[in-house]
Amino acid sequence: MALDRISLTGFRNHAASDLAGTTRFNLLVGENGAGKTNVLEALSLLAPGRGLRRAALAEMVRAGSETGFGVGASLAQDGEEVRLATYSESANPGRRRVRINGAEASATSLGEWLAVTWLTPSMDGLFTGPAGDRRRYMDRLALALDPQHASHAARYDAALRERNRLLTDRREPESGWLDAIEAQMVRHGSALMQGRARLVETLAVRLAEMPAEPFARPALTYNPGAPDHADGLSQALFDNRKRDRAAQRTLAGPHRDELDVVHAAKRVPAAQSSTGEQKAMLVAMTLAHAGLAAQGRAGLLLLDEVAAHLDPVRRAALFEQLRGSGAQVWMTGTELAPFDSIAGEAAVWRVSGGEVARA
Ligand SMILES: Nc1ncnc2c1ncn2[C@@H]1O[C@H](COP(=O)(O)OP(=O)(O)OP(=O)(O)O)[C@@H](O)[C@H]1O
Repeated sequence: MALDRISLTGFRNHAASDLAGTTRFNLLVGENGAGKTNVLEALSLLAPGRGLRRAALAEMVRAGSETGFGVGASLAQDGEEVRLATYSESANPGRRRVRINGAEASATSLGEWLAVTWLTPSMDGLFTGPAGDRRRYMDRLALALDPQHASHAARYDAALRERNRLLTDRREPESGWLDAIEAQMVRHGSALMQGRARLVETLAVRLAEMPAEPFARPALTYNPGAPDHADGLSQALFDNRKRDRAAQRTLAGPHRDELDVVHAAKRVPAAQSSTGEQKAMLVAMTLAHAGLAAQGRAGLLLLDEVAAHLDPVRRAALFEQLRGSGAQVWMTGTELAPFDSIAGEAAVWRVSGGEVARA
């Protein structure tokens, strides 16, 4: 189960790039700004969600292009070919369309075929940045396990905004109105929290099965920002009405959840670990998630500029883990040298000025 015959049309700096003859390991090599990450981003759109840059669709359309972008790939599965495609319409650039075997489909249904996991340099600050980044990270990973997760997150956020709006109103909000909004928050918020809890729990089990070294194995704990069951969350929202009105915002709920990450062997919070250790922990979490997500589906692992940031021992260990992962792997780099020990098993693609050629 792997993607092949990948095409990018009018996507970022790619006018028309075709990649055929892919293998388990695929290396995209080229100068800065060549368009390597753009290929990974295009592949990440073959899953539900906003892709690895979380960019607006209009931003992905090639500058100067009159039409929208298109990304297509074929997936060989049990001797059959499934054609996956996603595109933006020129008339309606904000709307993403999906076709599976030529028939119109929802973006969510892409998740039935493919499990996509990625690690990019923009995630380097995950442990030191704001808690909201870690909540988004949990949600993206949970989405790969449960396609409904994103809708719970979006609906909880919408209800939370509505409650906060009422709390800042000069007039005392009607309790019936608050009841209705809080019911929405409880319904979607408890599902959201359970999805996050399940994700962290299964990820922790998977991580425990991985060797502690040379990757700095992280220990993960999910810390809910309110009781994570419906009755408890409902009661907390009700009890906090007065306090929240004084604060002019909702102080407890899944929007205050935290993901705690600790370097397991050293018992040091990830935020206080070295840059290299943080990267190694992220790699371990990415690999663990790829293993979880792939169950029964084709796994696609996108690693942007990962090899160059690891020392040779960790790099060799990464390649060894990748060989055992079963996923199709795409890695980028400005040079081929860091990939020496895996290049013999890989398809190498030279990327330059938005064009891709098989080396
Ligand atoms: N909508 C767009 N239309 C045309 N070009 C775009 C568009 N969006 C981004 N680009 C261009 O794509 C290039 C960046 O490509 P990408 O991020 O894939 O580079 P890269 O090969 O991964 O480079 P690096 O090694 O520096 O990370 C930039 O030159 C950027 O200006």
